[in-house]
Amino acid sequence: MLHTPRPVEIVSAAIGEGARDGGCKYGASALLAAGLAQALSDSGCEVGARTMVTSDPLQATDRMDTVARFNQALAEAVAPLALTGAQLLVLGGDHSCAVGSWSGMAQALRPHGRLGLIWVDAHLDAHTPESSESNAPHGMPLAALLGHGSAALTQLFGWSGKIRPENLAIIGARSYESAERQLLESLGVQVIYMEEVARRGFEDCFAQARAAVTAGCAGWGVSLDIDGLDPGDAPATGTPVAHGIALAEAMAALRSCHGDPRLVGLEIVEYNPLHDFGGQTARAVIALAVAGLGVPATAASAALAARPA
Ligand SMILES: NC(=[NH2+])NCCC[C@H](N)C(=O)O
Repeated sequence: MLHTPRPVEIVSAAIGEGARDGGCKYGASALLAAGLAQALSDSGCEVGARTMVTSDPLQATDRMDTVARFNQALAEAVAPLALTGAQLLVLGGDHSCAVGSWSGMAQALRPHGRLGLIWVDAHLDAHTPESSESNAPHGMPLAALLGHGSAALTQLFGWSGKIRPENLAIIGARSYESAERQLLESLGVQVIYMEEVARRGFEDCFAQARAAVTAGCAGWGVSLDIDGLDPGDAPATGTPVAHGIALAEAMAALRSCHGDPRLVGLEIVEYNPLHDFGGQTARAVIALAVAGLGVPATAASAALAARPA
């Protein structure tokens, strides 16, 4: 049966206050200026309206309040878009934006069931304000989505636990503190550390994670921190960590998601254009977005051929 590709809605999450190096606030605008939307439509997918949510420290009392207000606005923008049945592409922004992205998607799916999430990252991002040594909010989004940490992040839409531990898998971790590892272990979250990825290959790990997180879910998504990739393939990011996932392997895994009707969204974060001399990392991010959401050549030409003349 021929399947009609769903439109892709691009949501720009312009926040950098969650990171030490805030340049990723300009990540989404730089990616759009570098032709991301055009690359998606060239690959055969219908690109819908664009939404932009921007953090505003001038309206906030402090850094955490900036992040909380931003995520509330992002979640409120994402939830209705997810309800339209489009696939969402959220462009960060620092990784604290994941709270708003996935809270919004979880809220939209809630009447139908749970949300599964694959988190690709060099870090675990599972601190609470109490456990964090750096106090950086971009090291806290996973704890918040699991219902731990500041109520301003955990209680969006008046309920907490947007992701259940059994519906979450982290892949590529290689830089973390023991408190966040302990929290994840106590909750039983599956973490596939980078040593295992290096041994087995990313595609294999991704397939395993996908089967686990999507079991019994109404929908699922991928949150991809580009610092999960090898810095040789994606150097322009605030907290790079050596020996990461190869871009080509990440693209192959994302391509395997094509046509999955339960895939609700892809989020790509921590791209910092202020460090992207020559644009190598922008090209890598665009390639990842096209791999995950673009229409593979054969499906695109079949859809074209099936159109009435
Ligand atoms: N999304 C990121 N890049 N997170 C980096 C977090 C680094 C460190 N674990 C911290 O909490 O400060």
